[in-house]
Amino acid sequence: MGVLTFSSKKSVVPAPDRQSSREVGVEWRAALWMLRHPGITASTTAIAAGTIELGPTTMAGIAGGTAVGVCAWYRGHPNSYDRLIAPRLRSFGRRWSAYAGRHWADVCMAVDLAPTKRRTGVTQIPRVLRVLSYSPSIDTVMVRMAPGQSVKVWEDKAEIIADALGAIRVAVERIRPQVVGLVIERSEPFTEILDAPVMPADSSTVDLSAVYLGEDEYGADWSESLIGQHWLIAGATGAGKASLIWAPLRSIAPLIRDGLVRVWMVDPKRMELARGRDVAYQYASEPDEIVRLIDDFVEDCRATQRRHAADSKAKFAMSRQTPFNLLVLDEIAALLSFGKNNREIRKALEEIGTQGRATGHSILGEVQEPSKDVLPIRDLFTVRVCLRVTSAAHPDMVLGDGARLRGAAADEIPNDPSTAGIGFKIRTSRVPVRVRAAYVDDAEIAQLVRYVTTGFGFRVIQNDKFDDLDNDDDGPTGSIRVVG
Ligand SMILES: Nc1ncnc2c1ncn2[C@@H]1O[C@H](COP(=O)(O)OP(=O)(O)OP(=O)(O)O)[C@@H](O)[C@H]1O
Repeated sequence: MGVLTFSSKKSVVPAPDRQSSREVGVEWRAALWMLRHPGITASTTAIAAGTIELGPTTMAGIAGGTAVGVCAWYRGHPNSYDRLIAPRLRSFGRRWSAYAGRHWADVCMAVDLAPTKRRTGVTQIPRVLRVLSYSPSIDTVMVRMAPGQSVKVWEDKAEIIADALGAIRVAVERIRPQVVGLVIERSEPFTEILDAPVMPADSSTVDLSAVYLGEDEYGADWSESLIGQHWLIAGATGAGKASLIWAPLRSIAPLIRDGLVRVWMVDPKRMELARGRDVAYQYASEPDEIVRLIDDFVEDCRATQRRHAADSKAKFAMSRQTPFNLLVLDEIAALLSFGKNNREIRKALEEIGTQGRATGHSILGEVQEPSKDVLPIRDLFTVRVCLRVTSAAHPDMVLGDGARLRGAAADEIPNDPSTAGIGFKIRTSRVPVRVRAAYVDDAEIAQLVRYVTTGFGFRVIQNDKFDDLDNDDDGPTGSIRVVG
């Protein structure tokens, strides 16, 4: 049996907790950097190898050809370029211009987020792991925090980080242990109020699959389809939700006037919709009236289903006999808190949500607080917009998980009238896009009401009937129109 012996000599190997005061050598750090940036390492190696193998002239030709190809794509197919190429190039450019090297180190030191190692005296700069620039105005930067830092420390410094980066505002989000996400809003694309949509003259010029609502951050028209879609608009009080009721109604005004679209209005707050209730086919504001209206809407949807079955029709086709029906709900949360009727209303909305696509029945619902009551039916809404909200949890509740981290920091929009109508919607591939709704004021709502109620309906009418409308660029044009 062996016997354990102990030597009294001092070991030359330092105890595991005793660390060297020297830093890792520069060549090892360079190797680590290359491993962490495989894309740059591989392309630099490929360019160097190509230049040696093929010669500088051939390599310059390949580089020139690639540049011409990218330019041709940029000019020839803006949609796919903006979706596939622009975010990648932008992310790469921002990564190495704004969030790297001396500049990034200076920012971290200026905001006191770069602690110094006591042992070596070396400053620890929080490492940028990834930069994503989905949109021209917002960057998302993933940062590995320095040892000992917490997300709270970064949150508390959000304002000075924004100042140091020259950004408008910064939102901070925890990604995983030790990694924090900074959503950096670099510029505000919307500095002006957008005019209310001009009401088209004629039903034939209105496209329900592209209803104009405002503009997106790229300066393009922001339109959404109503056909087969249900819209959810979330925003705190004063965020500008009303614009997203009146702007689409103005955009489709001739269809309402001509009986091709019926608007059913539910106004539990008795505020917003009352101003334009005369454009409604049905309007309700008292709890029992609201329940009846929603029942009627569901019944109308079922009746259309039965007619479709009888006629062996699978798809909805809009006509005066089978109009498109839009249920406008101001404040869904108020409806879902109607005591004993809560369950019935929820069931009715679920039925419309799932069946309405085929019958031409859609919902436009607004909500101030995307609370737990609203969440279960959130997925029924295929178009979702998040205007200014009051909690960092709300953008994800409305737009889907991870939306805030991808840039939809709607809780960071200041509570200021100059930002009303600004919010986010989700584009394809879960990327948020900043949008602004066109603003419709009281006079323009009154004008919509006059346009619809004094309009043609199913009559032969002369154009001078509209002379009293105070906006020359709306109103119908031809001399005599026969409708119905
Ligand atoms: N699209 C917009 N562009 C610019 N300003 C707007 C826009 N929409 C609204 N506003 C301004 O913001 C104010 C509040 O808007 P609005 O009444 O639509 O808010 P809201 O979200 O409906 O609030 P609430 O839930 O309290 O009814 C308006 O009186 C107007 O001054």
